[in-house]
Amino acid sequence: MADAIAVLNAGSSSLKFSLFIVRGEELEPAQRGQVESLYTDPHFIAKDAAGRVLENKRWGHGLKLGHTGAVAHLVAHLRESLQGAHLAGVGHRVVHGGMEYTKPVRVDAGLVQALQKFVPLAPLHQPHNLAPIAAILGKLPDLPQVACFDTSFHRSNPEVAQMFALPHALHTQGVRRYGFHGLSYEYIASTLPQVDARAAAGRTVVMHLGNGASMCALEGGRSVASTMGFTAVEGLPMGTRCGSVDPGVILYLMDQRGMDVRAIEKMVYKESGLLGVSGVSSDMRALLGSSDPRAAVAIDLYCYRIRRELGSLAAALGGLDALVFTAGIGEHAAPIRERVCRDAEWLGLRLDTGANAQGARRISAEGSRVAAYVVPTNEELMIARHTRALLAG
Ligand SMILES: Nc1ncnc2c1ncn2[C@@H]1O[C@H](COP(=O)(O)OP(=O)(O)O)[C@@H](O)[C@H]1O
Ligand SMILES: CC(=O)OP(=O)(O)O
Ligand SMILES: [Mg+2]
Repeated sequence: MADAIAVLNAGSSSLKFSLFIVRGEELEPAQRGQVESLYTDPHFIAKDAAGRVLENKRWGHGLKLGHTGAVAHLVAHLRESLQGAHLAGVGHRVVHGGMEYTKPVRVDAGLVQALQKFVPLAPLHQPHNLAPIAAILGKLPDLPQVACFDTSFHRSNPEVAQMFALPHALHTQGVRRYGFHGLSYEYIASTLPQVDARAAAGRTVVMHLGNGASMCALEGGRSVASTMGFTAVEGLPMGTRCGSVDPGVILYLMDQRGMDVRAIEKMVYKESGLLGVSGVSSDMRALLGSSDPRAAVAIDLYCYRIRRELGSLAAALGGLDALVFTAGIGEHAAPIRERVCRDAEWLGLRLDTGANAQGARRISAEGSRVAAYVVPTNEELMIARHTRALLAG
């Protein structure tokens, strides 16, 4: 009987899953899918390795299925899907691993408890990452589980990139810039040698533009800087998160407007970003299709912040050889990629408009000094690789 590895990846707006069959050193993809738009218009889709649709279900617009409902649906689906294969382990994405968890680890009850302390640092993710781990641990205590962290890949950042200019004692106590989406960047870095050898060896900025959004500077495939910090709020505006704001704004709202911590937390995590600015939606598809002028303002601000962060990361790298777009918006929103690439002309990037519109892998024009690519991310495969490696000892 073949061994299988299941992977769960709870993002802020989606629950993604994959199932792999272990064939010696290889991981053969058997199925992947997701419940997307968990809090707006939940939609489950599962496909086999050839892309054939195995299940396609909608709950109805406006229904908030949430992470708990999605996990229940997914577990039932996976149970039917195993078809005689032996489930050897489950790998999980865990968004925050703090200073301690610099590589994937085997799960036990102590670990789940230790990781709870990061819930306040990743309220949109950590509870949803830990809940299925704890549920499986309760029901199937002997099933090996592995936790893989979004923060680990950025531990190669130089110390200065991990610091805030706050009193130093806070830094040693863990108030530092961690960076996130590390499993996505690690996967992209692992594929880059096949995409472009110069980009893999050189200075590349990867843009992970999903519901959460960040950018990472890679030097020879290692992370040297990221736009996200202590929490997954810093940096770019996101679906519902504000990205970087002057901390003076927060102080003002608390001191002069009487907002408490919970109200501020709700505002910066759930009511800001594309949703807050547009008043229309957190979903880029809806904004691109909207005629509301505020949707256009939200897109303008999104692209403007990307342009500025790109300049910052190119400066951290001392130049730029390549740009990689990934995640929901990066992989699918050609109009956003076009604007970002036009804004990067000063860095030596020339877009191939046709290639971009067709969603080709290379979207920069022939002879462009900076190359640009669209590379679909695969956090689940990265998690499965780590899980397999840990289980193999
Ligand atoms: N065809 C598309 N055009 C524009 N945006 C898209 C498209 N498909 C997905 N997206 C956007 O991708 C985002 C979700 O990205 P994803 O990486 O799946 O998010 P998560 O952070 O939940 O993992 C949503 O904002 C969605 O609007
Ligand atoms: C860290 C983070 O923002 O993750 P996601 O994009 O999946 O919400
Ligand atoms: Mg994601």
